[in-house]
Amino acid sequence: MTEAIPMIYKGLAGVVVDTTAISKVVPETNSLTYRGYAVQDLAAHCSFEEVAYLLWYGELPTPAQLELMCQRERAARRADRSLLSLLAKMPDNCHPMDVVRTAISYLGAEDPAEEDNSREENLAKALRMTAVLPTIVAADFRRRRGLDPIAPHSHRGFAENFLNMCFGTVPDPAIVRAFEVSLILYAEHSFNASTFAARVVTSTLSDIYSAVTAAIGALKGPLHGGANEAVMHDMLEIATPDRAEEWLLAKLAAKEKVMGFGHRVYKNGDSRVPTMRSALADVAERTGGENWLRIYEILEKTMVSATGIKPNLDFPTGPAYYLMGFDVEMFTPIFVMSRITGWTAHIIEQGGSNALIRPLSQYSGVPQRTVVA
Ligand SMILES: CC(=O)SCCNC(=O)CCNC(=O)[C@H](O)C(C)(C)COP(=O)(O)OP(=O)(O)OC[C@H]1O[C@@H](n2cnc3c(N)ncnc32)[C@H](O)[C@@H]1OP(=O)(O)O
Ligand SMILES: O=C([O-])CC(=O)C(=O)O
Repeated sequence: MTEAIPMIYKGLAGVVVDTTAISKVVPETNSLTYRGYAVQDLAAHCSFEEVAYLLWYGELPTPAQLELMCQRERAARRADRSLLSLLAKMPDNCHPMDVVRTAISYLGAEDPAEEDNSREENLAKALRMTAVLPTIVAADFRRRRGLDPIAPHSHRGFAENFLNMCFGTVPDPAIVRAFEVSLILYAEHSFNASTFAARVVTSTLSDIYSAVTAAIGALKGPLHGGANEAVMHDMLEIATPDRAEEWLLAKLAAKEKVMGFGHRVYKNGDSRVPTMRSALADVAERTGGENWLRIYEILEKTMVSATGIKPNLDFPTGPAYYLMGFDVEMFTPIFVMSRITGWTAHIIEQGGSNALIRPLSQYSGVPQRTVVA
């Protein structure tokens, strides 16, 4: 009897794995909601802290709830001495994502309540990781420039405090806002690869730090979060607008992927791009970044007319972060600083109605055989 060949969904494309109440991506209408709110509305009216609260608790906070959460977040910003000395020992040439991944793993190792997966503990751990990550990312950014770290400030908002810890000054409010908008847009996106990795780890009843560590590893890849860095490396290689069209057509002719374009779910453009494109324009206007904006426009126009494939969120965030003054290797760690809110909301959701995630495979190796001694 011949074996029936099951349907194979390579890359799980089109497969609905579970339900989620955290966010909804609707490619047909180009929309994205977090807990029912359009992401554009959240980007226009909310702080990153409010969005984090929304993702974790399901509702926007009242002023008193926000105040309490911000107090806790601000109190948890400092990285302890043992963590800082561990990070100082990381090889100079390692990628900053390695630093972030190691830091989260270490935070788990030193937490006596690591194995406590109760909802309350996980909410508290999510807040603490979110609070301390910017301190780690900023210290690493400065270390690579040969500068001493700047301690977190307990009266500044999340975005402003991070920028101050990186640059020793708070930039123009429009730049701070553009940065905060990028954090809001990056915070959550349903069952993307890194969130799914976090949910797989959680489904084995492992701890939240292990799940976040796995998610960081998944985000690092250039087909996912690493694309924001790849976009800027490409733009730096192109350097001037007059070279952009030829560069892109050569990539397509060589059958290479153009980073920052395309998406597994959106086939007609990423819902977050118009908001981030406008934030990029604000930043470019204030920093003399017209060159990058022009390259952006030519790449987009050429790609869309040659293939119909549109930019994803990593396309505008790449040049926006560059113009804000970040080194390219810091772009994906900044993505982590935001997406940790979505990941941890999913970890808590997965833990609340768990089933081990364990798909099947179709064996394609040699038929069964006998060991010849
Ligand atoms: C925050 C985020 O993670 S957003 C995603 C960031 N990643 C990137 O920007 C990397 C570049 N983009 C890509 O590699 C893809 O578009 C992905 C991985 C994001 C999604 O891909 P999938 O849904 O798996 O589609 P797939 O890669 O099979 O592409 C379908 C077709 O479009 C083409 N295509 C898709 N994206 C691109 C691209 N960026 N450049 C060139 N061609 C592309 C593929 O070559 C393929 O063509 P084919 O059918 O002739 O072989
Ligand atoms: O949803 C995806 O596959 C990738 C993405 O855009 C994100 O994680 O923000």
